[in-house]
Amino acid sequence: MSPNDPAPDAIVAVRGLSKTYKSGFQALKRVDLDIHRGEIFALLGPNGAGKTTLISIICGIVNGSEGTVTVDGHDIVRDARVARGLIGLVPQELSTDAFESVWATVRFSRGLFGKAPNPVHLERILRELSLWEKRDAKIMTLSGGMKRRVLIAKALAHEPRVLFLDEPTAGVDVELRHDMWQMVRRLRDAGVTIILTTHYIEEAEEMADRIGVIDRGELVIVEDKHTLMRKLGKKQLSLQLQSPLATVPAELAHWPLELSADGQTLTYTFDTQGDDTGIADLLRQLGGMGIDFKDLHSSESSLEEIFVSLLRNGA
Ligand SMILES: Nc1ncnc2c1ncn2[C@@H]1O[C@H](COP(=O)(O)OP(=O)(O)OP(=O)(O)O)[C@@H](O)[C@H]1O
Repeated sequence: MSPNDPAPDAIVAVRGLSKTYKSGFQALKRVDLDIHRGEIFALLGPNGAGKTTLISIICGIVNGSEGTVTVDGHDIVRDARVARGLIGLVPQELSTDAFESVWATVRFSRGLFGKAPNPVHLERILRELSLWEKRDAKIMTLSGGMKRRVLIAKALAHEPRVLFLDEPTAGVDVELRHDMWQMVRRLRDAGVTIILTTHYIEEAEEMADRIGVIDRGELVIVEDKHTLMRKLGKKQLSLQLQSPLATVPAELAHWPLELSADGQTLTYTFDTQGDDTGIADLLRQLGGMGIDFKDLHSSESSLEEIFVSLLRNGA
């Protein structure tokens, strides 16, 4: 197998994908990415990084300039109809259908893919999304949250195998956000592969199996979420001192220690990857110097801290 072949469990395979817009702006630079069957993959990146461009190309809305994309083995250009039929896309905003009823809109979306009508399937989706009572309501009369739910129902109407969610919870309230997370998990359990873009690190931390970070058109890292947090994360040990210190004593200068402004807390930062954390040595030395502590606790860096430091290092 050559490095260019998709991994055996890849449902989406992106190879050498670049995009230069007519303006001359290069939004994607040689992106290689495999999305595994059945996973939840979160694509993170700052504004303008290229997330929407990447999704739009995979979904056949925007043409790539170079490279290839296959969906379940079907090339998105040569075999566009089949590839597109396997995909559901939940865009950021609802742009049409204001005068249609929820039911008519969702039925129409299914028909677009040449699928036979299936009222039972559509009813199940609408019930799951708490839209069943609203099935006869015109879209324009719905709240923002309900419109979001309609977008998801439309994307699921033709029973896609891969679901893209572009910023699914931007601007939605906490309740809808949790409903969406639950629904995404249910879909994944039913075998649908999920790819979401998000600005909310919390969302990726909560939901994703794997995480890709894109910055200025380049895929900076793709990693299992837990591996990413273990590899790049740091741990901190905070010691609440018995008596405050004015400064970190010179004998301790070689330790990565920080003293809080009130002199009460000493914080030691260490790599989670190292074999030896150094904690035992540090505590022994503190004991030898008569620096006692009344309490200690440890914490791990969040995905957000890891993300910020990744982008900073890449700058
Ligand atoms: N049609 C276009 N013509 C020219 N440049 C474009 C076009 N569409 C997007 N861009 C540029 O390409 C870059 C990537 O845009 P894209 O929408 O993919 O980013 P994004 O990561 O989705 O950002 P956001 O998080 O803000 O949605 C941006 O600098 C944007 O201005």
